[in-house]
Amino acid sequence: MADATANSGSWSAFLKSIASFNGDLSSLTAPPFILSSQSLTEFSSYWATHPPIFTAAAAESDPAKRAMLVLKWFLSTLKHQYASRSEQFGNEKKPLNPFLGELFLGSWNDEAGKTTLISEQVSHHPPATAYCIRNEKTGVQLEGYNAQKASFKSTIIVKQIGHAVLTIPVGSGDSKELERYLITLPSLHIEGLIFGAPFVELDGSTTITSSSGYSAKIDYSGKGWLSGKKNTVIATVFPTDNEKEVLYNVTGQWTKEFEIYEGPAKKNSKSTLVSVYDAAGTSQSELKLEPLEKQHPLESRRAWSKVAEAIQKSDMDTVSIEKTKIEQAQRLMRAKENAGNHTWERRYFKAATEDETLTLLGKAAGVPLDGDKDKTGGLWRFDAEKAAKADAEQLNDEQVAEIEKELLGQ
Ligand SMILES: CC(C)CCC[C@@H](C)[C@H]1CC[C@H]2[C@@H]3CC=C4C[C@@H](O)CC[C@]4(C)[C@H]3CC[C@]12C
Repeated sequence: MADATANSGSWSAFLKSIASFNGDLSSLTAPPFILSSQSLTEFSSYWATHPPIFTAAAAESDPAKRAMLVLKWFLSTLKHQYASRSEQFGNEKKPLNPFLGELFLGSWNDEAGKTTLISEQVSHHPPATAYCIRNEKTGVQLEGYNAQKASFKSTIIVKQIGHAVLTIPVGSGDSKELERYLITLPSLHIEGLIFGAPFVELDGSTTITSSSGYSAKIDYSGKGWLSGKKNTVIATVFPTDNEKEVLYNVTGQWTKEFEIYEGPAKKNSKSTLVSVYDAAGTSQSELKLEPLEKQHPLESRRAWSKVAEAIQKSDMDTVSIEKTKIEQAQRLMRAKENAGNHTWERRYFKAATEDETLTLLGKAAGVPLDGDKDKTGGLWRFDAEKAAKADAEQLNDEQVAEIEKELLGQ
């Protein structure tokens, strides 16, 4: 707030500019104090800030309970996905717009063993990020991609396009089968805009549809709506073909605490309580990154390091100079590709034409079978072969310099 008052001139100019913007969030020019030095490719890591919760369902033999544990994990990610920046800085910030090919790679090491993260900007127009998160011990894997479509109606409203697929190996020994969960993404809007202290509230509902025959539906609301509390969430788990048969229900706040009960909400009591999740009190596992000098030149923190440093110092001239270098280099690359009729090779992902999970569950989940490819640049899927090649690659100093020059304008 102090920031906002000090910047009230630029803030009201910003408010005026968003009232007439075109829906492309990357085109918004925000005042300095609202700029984040974090790129959107980093946001994929929010899906697994608690690897033990991410993998918990793999150890459960009952499919309905697995669906409940998957729902619990999904809800446990919301606080980090949508509230961590405003908690850290006092308000939501505007992330850096990733360039095509930007990477964010890391891993977690904790009770769940090793869990690896691959995040890649797979499309520039429209901007889309794809990710794959894998736990070695359990084989649990999450892959997905997302783009955003924004509109303005008294505030910024954001629809997420894309989906995620969670795969859990179930069964024992050699007879393990892959259970799939198709996850849709919530819409959101920005609150607190006029006060200069923006933060995210979630809207509407999303689903998790499983190949096991169970599904979950999650409803989001905020202050002055159903419960009157901000960040309210209610959810149910049911057999996909009978939404009325509620096996579990969840109620609470995704930033604070939520309770999971067996059966429908009208029967909730101490004796039906299954577990309480304390979103605020559950510590997260730290994502480990390679030191900058060991990172690939297209890795987010390394590629944006000069911009990030300048943002931290509020040195807007340098921010603009360094950003422009990258943007210019990228424009040149795209022009070259168009002229030469070739496309940028994604390092870890491929654009698929169809997908087993979508064919199986897309209809029930309301996800288009082509994965909304027109709005996300493709139906993006992890490509293990490409990944193995990428991970084996060793760049020498010359190659690094070449990439930095050609792709980042350094
Ligand atoms: C701060 C205001 C004024 C500027 C606008 C910032 C916009 C671009 C920010 C604010 C909140 C952000 C969203 C917050 C969380 C997520 C979940 C993540 O899994 C994908 C990106 C996504 C969906 C972000 C997209 C960009 C976003 C919509």
